[in-house]
Amino acid sequence: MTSMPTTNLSKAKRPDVKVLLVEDNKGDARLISLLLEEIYGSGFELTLANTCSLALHLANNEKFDVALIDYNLPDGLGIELIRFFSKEDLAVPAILLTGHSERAIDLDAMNAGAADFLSKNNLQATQLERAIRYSVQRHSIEQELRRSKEELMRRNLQLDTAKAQLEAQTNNMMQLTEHLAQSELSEKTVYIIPQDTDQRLQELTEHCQICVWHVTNEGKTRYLNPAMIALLEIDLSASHSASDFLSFFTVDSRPEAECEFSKWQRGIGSTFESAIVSARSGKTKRLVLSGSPLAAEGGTSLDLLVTAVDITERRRIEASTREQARQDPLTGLLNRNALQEQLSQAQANANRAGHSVALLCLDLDHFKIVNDTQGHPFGDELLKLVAKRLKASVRETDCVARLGGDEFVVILNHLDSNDSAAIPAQVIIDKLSEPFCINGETVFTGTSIGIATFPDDSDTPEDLLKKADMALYRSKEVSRGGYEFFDHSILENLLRTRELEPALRQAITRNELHLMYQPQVCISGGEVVGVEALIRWESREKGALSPNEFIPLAESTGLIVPIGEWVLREACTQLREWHDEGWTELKMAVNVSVVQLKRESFIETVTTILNETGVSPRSLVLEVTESGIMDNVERATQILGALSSMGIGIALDDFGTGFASLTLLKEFPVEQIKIDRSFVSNMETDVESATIVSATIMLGHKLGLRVIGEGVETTRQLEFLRNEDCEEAQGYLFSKPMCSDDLVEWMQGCDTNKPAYFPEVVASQIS
Ligand SMILES: Nc1nc2c(ncn2[C@@H]2O[C@@H]3COP(=O)(O)O[C@H]4[C@@H](O)[C@H](n5cnc6c(=O)[nH]c(N)nc65)O[C@@H]4COP(=O)(O)O[C@H]3[C@H]2O)c(=O)[nH]1
Repeated sequence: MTSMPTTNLSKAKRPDVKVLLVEDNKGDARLISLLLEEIYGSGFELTLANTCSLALHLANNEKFDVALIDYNLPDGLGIELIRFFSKEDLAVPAILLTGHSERAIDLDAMNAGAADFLSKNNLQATQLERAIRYSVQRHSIEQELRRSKEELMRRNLQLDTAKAQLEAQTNNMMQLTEHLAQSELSEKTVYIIPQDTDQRLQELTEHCQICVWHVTNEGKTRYLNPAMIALLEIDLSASHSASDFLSFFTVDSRPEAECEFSKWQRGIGSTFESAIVSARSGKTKRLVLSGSPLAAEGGTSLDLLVTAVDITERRRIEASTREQARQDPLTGLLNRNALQEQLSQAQANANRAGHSVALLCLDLDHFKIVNDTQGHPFGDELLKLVAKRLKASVRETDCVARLGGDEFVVILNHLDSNDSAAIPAQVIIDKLSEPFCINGETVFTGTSIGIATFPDDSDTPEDLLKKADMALYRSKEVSRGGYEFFDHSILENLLRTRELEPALRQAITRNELHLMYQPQVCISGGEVVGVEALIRWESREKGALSPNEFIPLAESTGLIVPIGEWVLREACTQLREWHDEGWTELKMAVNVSVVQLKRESFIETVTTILNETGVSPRSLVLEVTESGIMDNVERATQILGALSSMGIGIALDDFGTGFASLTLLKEFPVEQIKIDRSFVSNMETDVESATIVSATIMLGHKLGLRVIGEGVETTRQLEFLRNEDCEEAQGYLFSKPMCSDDLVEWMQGCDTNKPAYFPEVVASQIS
């Protein structure tokens, strides 16, 4: 056995997830370990077994949250192992991993009890994270259901025993009834225990658990045994109007009871289930009743002997088990299974009535940050409050479900047109952007929404959900805090991105990547203080592609790791050359993705490249985005702290667009903040943007940080920044990103006593 707990995993803290990986190929095991690291940072514990027998031994001795199992193992097939794992005594959710994707294996795996099935080819962290999350959640719901079912079986067993008793005692009752029929009880007397009945039979009814009810031919109660009195909650001392047999039944069940009553009198009735209302508490109880005619003197059938068993509790448990299977245990909203049903139902209704149905997919902004910084119980509270607000934002006839984590879905029914979905979508956005108060603390979140409609976008629940999800993805890309309807361009973009992936994998080896450099200028002195390295991809098949197009793809596939390393090496090599040529003060800023930051090896990579190229750490600035550090504050603080203590500068990119808390900013090893281009470009026309720019500069200075304005295109914008004492600026006013030779030429042009933004320099650059 190889045990691979991540090195910095705190021993005292339970990991977020304990994974058993059953894999004999070391390369594949390493790949999975890296993906897990990318997903959970240090919050996971991985145990590796290379055979089925070792895996079984481990699972028998230790509790794992999930098992990832290879298809082919030296001592058997992964599917066989999954069969063992799905047994209740082991009960570990298992995901089958294969080298290829085949439907037949997929089905076999599901039949064997696999929670999911993943192909190792091009396996991405997002896919793996989702598969693990859903498997663990589903497993816990299944366990809960199993417990409820066991409870139900136990109660059914009790009921069967009671039924057997009932049958035995009914026989005795038959004997008693003959005596009762012949007794001389007054017709007007109700609830009387016959004094002159045979002593033995009287005792039997008195102590019997089965409820016994003697009803006259006119439907009046003549006798009730104590069990029946307790069930009906009758006060014998009070004059009771309910001497009528049928008056105890709920209004709905009376017609059936009447019908059964008359059948029993004719000796053809059977057992039936009905509902009665108890006299004292007014509670509705479910009973199973059976009746038989009493032989009267002279042989004519007159009265009835009715026996009853209370099954209220059994029905309650059945209903709650059914409900639990449809419910999200945390928020009480519908779960994924119930959503599918509701959606099919909504589609059927809409088809009949000629209406539309809209499906809204949403998740919460910064939920992971709240969870990580405030703890999971706090996160759970937030989810519960969000669920309440969602329910309050839609009509009773609409439907709200939670799919897991912070993913919610709303079904809007009976829409006259697709566009009508926009109004409730906006209501939800507004409601969720209001502050939440949890344990006396105020917390803000927000949401973006993706909308797909039936019948226009799709006619199957699964596909509609997929399309609403794609629209959500687009909505988050375009602008957070808004909604987007699904349209076919979303699908086309997605397909295009998928097509790009194989080409991006080869981009480095085919030498298709290169860097451009954009100068960063000191506002007061005008000299160039640094350059930012910006990647470009000239694809053989697709032509020139913007980083905005391929960096997100590189991040989601993990390709950003080798690409980011290439960028850093290339930028440092170039900087070394420039230092050697005499531009010794020049600094190099390099963008670092959150995916790179999560890697254990990131510090080592940076150190190796600095050593290889001979660049001083003081000449390197790593630009990280606000969302990048907020994604995992603990880890980012640790890594960036280490890099900063080596002398490397850390700049916070796109400042103002994210969610960085001021407290963290104070404690974080940042030396510079970059005001996002969107604020700088709008500050001349939009007062709010101008205020944000001024406030950011002031805040930066208060915290002892340097501030750089990004995207400066006009001299007025530059003047504004200068008046606010902003230290540096970067933008097309000085220069667009250039290749290395052009940058040198440009620097030479503005070196000799000419500040970089002297009008003629600027003019020559932007013309
Ligand atoms: N309209 C306008 N645009 C200006 C102006 N001044 C600078 N820009 C553009 O703004 C972007 C600044 O880079 P960023 O915020 O880091 O934003 C970057 C960065 O997030 C990412 N990126 C670029 N290179 C890399 C890289 O090597 N690694 C990583 N992880 N991300 C990169 O892609 C984003 C876009 O890069 P680019 O397309 O090169 O776009 C660059 C730059 O060309 C201006 O005055 N007006």
